Amino acid sequence: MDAIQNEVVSFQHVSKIYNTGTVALSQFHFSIKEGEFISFLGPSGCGKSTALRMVAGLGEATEGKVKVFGQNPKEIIKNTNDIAFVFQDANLLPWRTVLENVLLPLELRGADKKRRKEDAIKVLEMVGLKDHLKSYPRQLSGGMKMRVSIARALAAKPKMLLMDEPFAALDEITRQTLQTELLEIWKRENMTILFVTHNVYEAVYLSTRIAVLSARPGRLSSIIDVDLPYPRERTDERFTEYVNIAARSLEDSTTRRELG
Ligand SMILES: Nc1ncnc2c1ncn2[C@@H]1O[C@H](COP(=O)(O)OP(=O)(O)OP(=O)(O)O)[C@@H](O)[C@H]1O
Repeated sequence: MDAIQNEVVSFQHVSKIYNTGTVALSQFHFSIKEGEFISFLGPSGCGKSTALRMVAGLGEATEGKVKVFGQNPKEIIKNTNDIAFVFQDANLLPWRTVLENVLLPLELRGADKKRRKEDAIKVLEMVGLKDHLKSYPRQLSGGMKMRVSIARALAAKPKMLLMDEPFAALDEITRQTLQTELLEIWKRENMTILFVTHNVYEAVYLSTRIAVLSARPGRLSSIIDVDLPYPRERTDERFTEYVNIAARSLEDSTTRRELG
């Protein structure tokens, strides 16, 4: 057994070269423990999504290994509900109501009918949408659609949530509200979250640790332990200090690539 106790994800010297020849990740080595909120922070195109997708069993490493709960991610996805994915686009089915969208993954898993409706309503309550069960996606704002997408991911009670820039398309106020709500859910549900962003404020507000990736090929450039209590205060002096540290790390990771 090479798995460290309560290690949820491990990237073991992972490289990824797409068949176009693009080196998206190079010797990426990093692990995530149960209950952490990890952000991958890096410039556009540095391989953040590539790394996240591998955790969801989407795409193989060219070199090295990705393990989730000590196993091949594809096996975990196939056999359990332990991992759920939230994308930047809410990806809702327009012909299904809010409730029906959230029910979809539960139907596909074949859960008991009465139970799955109860579970879906519970998560929709959790994201503040219990008055919109019968609405259609076209009747919702961008923030509400993202809440549905988060509820759909939570419905199957995953142990780990993978989020690829989920708030990038939202206005600043909605983004901040959803960040706060996400943290409440993370705490309450005892989940592990892996979050991709290129926004330093978002990374500092949310994360227990930030993994900064350098520009292509994506390498682990630095790790920032954000030692601030939750809920975090965006105007706090120490918050600003961490934002500066993260911004500097991001800048360094880009400069290093230019020099190299
Ligand atoms: N399926 C693919 N085939 C070929 N190249 C790809 C594929 N997917 C991603 N890439 C390339 O790999 C590199 C890393 O992409 P990736 O989407 O992982 O980066 P990212 O850091 O998430 O970027 P962004 O912040 O812009 O979303 C990019 O140069 C991208 O063009």
